[in-house]
Amino acid sequence: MHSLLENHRHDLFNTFFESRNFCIVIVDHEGVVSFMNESYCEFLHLERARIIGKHVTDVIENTRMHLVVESGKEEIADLQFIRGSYMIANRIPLRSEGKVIGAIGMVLFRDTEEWMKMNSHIKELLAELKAYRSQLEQKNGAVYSLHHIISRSPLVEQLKDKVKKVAPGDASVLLRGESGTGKELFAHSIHQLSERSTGPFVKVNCAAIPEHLLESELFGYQEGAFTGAKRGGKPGKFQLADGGTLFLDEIGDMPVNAQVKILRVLQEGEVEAVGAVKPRKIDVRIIASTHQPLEELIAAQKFREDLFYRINVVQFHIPPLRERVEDVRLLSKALLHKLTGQIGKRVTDFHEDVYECFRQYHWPGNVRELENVVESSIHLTSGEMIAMEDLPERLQPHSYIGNEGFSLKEVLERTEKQAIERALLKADGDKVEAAGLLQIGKSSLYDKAKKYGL
Ligand SMILES: Nc1ncnc2c1ncn2[C@@H]1O[C@H](COP(=O)(O)OP(=O)(O)OP(=O)(O)O)[C@@H](O)[C@H]1O
Repeated sequence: MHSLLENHRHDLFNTFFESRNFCIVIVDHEGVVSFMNESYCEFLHLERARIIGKHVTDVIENTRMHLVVESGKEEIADLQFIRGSYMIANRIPLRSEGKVIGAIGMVLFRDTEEWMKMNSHIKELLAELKAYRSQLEQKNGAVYSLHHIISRSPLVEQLKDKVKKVAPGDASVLLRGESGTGKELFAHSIHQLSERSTGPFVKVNCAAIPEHLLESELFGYQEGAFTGAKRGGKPGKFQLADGGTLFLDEIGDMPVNAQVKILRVLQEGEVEAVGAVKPRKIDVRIIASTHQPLEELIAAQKFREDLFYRINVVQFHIPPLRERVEDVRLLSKALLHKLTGQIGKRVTDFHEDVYECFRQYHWPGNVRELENVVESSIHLTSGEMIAMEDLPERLQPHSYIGNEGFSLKEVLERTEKQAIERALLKADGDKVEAAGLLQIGKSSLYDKAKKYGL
């Protein structure tokens, strides 16, 4: 072997490096590509002559070669997302006289039949893992904790401190704030930090369940309770949350009839399933959330005052994003990082004018809207930095105002369209509510929305 290497070193290296079965890349100490074999070039649909001398991050999607050079640590069998699929990559630092002088990377199994088999095998494993994870989440239900609530604003930091104080007790909590401010994250965190954290966390979206199903969803039913009832009956959300926390999301949207029933359960500590002969004791902590002005609903007799006092033992008001602009930069970065990981596209930051635009914008849909904007910009950008042109129309500066070539009619129409878009977003698409916000008639809003294709 020794003499084989000695005598045929060049041919051996050539055979290995140009093997059609491996994709090989070599970078120097600065992460610049020094070599890429034909097989890898073909796989990436790139011409070899155009690659050599470029930084590896400009050539390979989601590469970590430059990081391996920096850290000097090898990475074996790492999953890497390239060209719409997961590949397995090995990255090994190259040393000379103790110093890292570069790194060699090999993609194992690209698009060959063998890889496809391997790929589906891994996909199957990932699917299995996902299934186990969701089983676990269904059992516990709360996946977020305080460290998932990203902020630097004193307002939110104070709320996080308050979570630590109230979580251990059993007091009911009412989370208030506009849609998309993070109320659900707070609900999860309170459960996670409570003594019930090993018990279930069950969420009920009060706005999403049709009124006639609400009772059986909340309290369950016995076998034979009505035609179409499942054999063995079905436990309700209260029973499922026994020993844990029940999160009543959007409680302000709950019909008054159901409010009365919930109040009874909370007062008596027992639930009666539909068709059951006797009630069953339950032990749940209630966390409720709403973006509705409950006091106004009480005055209009749409919300029970006695239920309000029951659930409103400790109240949290989560401020809208526009009232904590100091969070915008941090949140945008964190969301970019999270979403690029999920999407599998290399986008590293935002241009400074984008940050400024984010600071100025009023975010009617709060953090959820920011998340959507970041996600769509990642898809739309063709560079590694998100630029103003990658942002949706509603965030674009009003370039048409005072711009030659736009008649007054056009300016007015564009402004009107933008105002309606924003109101609809704020009202979660509810046209009646949007009309109220704009102080125009319902039919006028319908006509205008139709005119502008909204
Ligand atoms: N401080 C935060 N840090 C990180 N992500 C956040 C933060 N606040 C909200 N989010 C994210 O924004 C989205 C909306 O949050 P969440 O569902 O908790 O809001 P919500 O107030 O419960 O909304 P709704 O009232 O519409 O149900 C989620 O994807 C959540 O992960």
